[in-house]
Amino acid sequence: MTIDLDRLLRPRSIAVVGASQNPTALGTNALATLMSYDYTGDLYPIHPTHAEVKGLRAYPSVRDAPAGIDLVVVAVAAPRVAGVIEDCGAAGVPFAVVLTSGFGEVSGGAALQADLVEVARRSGVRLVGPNSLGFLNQSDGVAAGFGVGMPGRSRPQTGGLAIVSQSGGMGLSILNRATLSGLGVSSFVSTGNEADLTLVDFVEDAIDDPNTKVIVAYAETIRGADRLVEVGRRAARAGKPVIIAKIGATEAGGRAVQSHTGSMAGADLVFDAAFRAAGMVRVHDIEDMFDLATFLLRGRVPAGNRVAVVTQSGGGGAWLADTIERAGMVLAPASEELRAQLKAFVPDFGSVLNPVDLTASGISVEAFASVVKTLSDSGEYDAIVVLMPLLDVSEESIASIAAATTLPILGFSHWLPTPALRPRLGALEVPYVTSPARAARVLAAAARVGEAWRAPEPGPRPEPVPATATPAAAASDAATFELLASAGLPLAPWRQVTSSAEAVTAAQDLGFPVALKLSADGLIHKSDVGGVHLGLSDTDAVGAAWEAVAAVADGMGVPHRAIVQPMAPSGVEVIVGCTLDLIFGPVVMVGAGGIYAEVVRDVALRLAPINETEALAMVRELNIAPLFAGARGKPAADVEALATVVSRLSAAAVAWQDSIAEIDLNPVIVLPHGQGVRLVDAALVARVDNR
Ligand SMILES: CC(=O)SCCNC(=O)CCNC(=O)[C@H](O)C(C)(C)COP(=O)(O)OP(=O)(O)OC[C@H]1O[C@@H](n2cnc3c(N)ncnc32)[C@H](O)[C@@H]1OP(=O)(O)O
Repeated sequence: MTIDLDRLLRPRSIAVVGASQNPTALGTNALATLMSYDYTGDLYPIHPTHAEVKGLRAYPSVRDAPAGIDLVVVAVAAPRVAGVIEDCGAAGVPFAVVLTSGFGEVSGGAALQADLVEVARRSGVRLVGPNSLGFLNQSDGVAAGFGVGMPGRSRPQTGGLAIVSQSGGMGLSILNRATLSGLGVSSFVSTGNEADLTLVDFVEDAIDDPNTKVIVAYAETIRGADRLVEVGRRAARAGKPVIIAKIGATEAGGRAVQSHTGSMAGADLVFDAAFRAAGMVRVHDIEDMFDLATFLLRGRVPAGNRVAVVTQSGGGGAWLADTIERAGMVLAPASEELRAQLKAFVPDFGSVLNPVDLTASGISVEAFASVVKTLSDSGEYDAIVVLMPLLDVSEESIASIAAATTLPILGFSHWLPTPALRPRLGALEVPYVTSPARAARVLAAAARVGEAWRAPEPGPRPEPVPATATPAAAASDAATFELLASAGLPLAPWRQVTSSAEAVTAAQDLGFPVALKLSADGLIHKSDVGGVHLGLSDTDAVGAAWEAVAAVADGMGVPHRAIVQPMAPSGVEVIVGCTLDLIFGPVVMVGAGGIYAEVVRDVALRLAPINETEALAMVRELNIAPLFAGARGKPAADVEALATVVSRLSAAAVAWQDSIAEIDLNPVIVLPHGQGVRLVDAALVARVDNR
């Protein structure tokens, strides 16, 4: 549910607890910051003994201060914070920003944080932090915290960038960088430990802030994950890109997973899937974050991935072309008609293909602008990159080139601005980057924003699966197969056998050739223990396989039990699976299958459940996707049937999440078109924790 943060971010009166006559106290700093930022509302220092702080009348407690305070900034030692919050509740204060450290982020601090949360809930006070640097509402001139808008520091310009960061230090780095590069800022918030309000809440608030155009976020985890997708979609509808850096990829190693799916669907890939579902763009570097923010702050998102390059350097243009294409963008040559138009501005020894090369000699800014305009008006491109190593680039020339196009436009490296121009770059209409790789990344990421925005709503959810699972379904192959069949996911015909004679009879009934597989409780990786025998074409072969499997069972100290199945026809082998993510819940995966699935790691992931259309898109993302089209004389595969399985399994994972943590269907054999798929083997892992 959306939280109204108006009184927090636009407070009419603020108290600062911990402000004192000690000039170096953190609270004193916070008070000085508010004052130096020209806060015009009422300000009340709170101190147990001082009657006055920084020329303002002080009060011994929030309870004693005038009524109607909107926000309290808290900077007293950790054990005192809960008491202050209790005072806030008694005085009817709705919000507090807790700057104090020493809570959940330190060992032994979890209890103090739990206590703080309990007091805040009971008192009806919503918290930012603890361990927060506070926030800056640049548009309204509220700098509540420390480090943000500190006296003596240069202030950011007012503009469209909202910054939300879990890390105070990284948030400040982003804010300072925005300030130095002249990118205008609308707001900044350091969410700290997020004992209450989270990054997702502040991203949502920024969507509603008319001053914000682009949101950048730094996250180490996602709290309030159940709202991430909904908030991301709101941002997309509002036309506000959300650029997110999510750090902590290595945390996947900390999870205890047993299935193939569990180990392949690493936590970091799940974040990718979640951001994708939310239409947010993930970046892995601060340069990329700024390049993209700068580009998108111009308010133009590419409508597609067709790029035109206009250059004065054949080499530079070719380098850009290579790198941009490698990033998945298209540098289509200009049409014949367009080439004829471009010839009016390009010398005979130049090129009117794409890149359009105006060459080094005698070219004016006007000619450059005319080429940009012609390309832009042609409707053949979605974005333009300009490279002008030889022209004397001034603010006016940049403005005239920018004015020539309504397409997103990017300047590239050779066009290094003069020192005089550099400080004003942020205000320029043509953002620039200094390497082909950065140009390619920014264009590809910006195109992904457009793609996410244009993506149709996901459509109807798949038919729900009955929530009939119990952890016992994971105990044996037979129980697993029966549960899957009840969800409309029947395995290829199978028989459970417990003797050589039963194995032979089963093989005769099912028809040769057959597979015979050891079936032991909790055994997921059957081939790893030598428990899988394939292509058994007569009774002798079945008898020998039975003996071998019985010997493995003896070695493991498990009963003699096996599954007999007819050999599946050949097709494309995939793995379909689900895993229960600690943050996002059930996740569905499809990937290249078979015993090397974990080595190959060609996977696509989505948050469950998904419908068949979404499942088909996942399948098409795989590197092995060309195999489905029928490579090397093979018939096209039944990807629709595969999508049905993926979608249905995703619904099952949601229905069964209280009992089942991991599901592997491996291998799933995708047969030629019209013949469906064979689910050859499956394994479940019961949920044992109490998430
Ligand atoms: C980038 C990042 O790291 S993000 C993290 C951001 N946060 C931080 O870095 C903060 C780290 N420091 C802390 O957390 C510390 O606990 C601080 C700075 C908040 C407080 O430390 P202390 O100075 O020990 O707090 P203390 O409880 O003594 O209170 C400070 C002042 O408030 C006064 N005070 C104490 N209790 C109260 C109260 N209930 N009401 C009002 N004032 C009070 C104190 O008397 C003191 O004033 P004085 O200087 O006149 O003596």
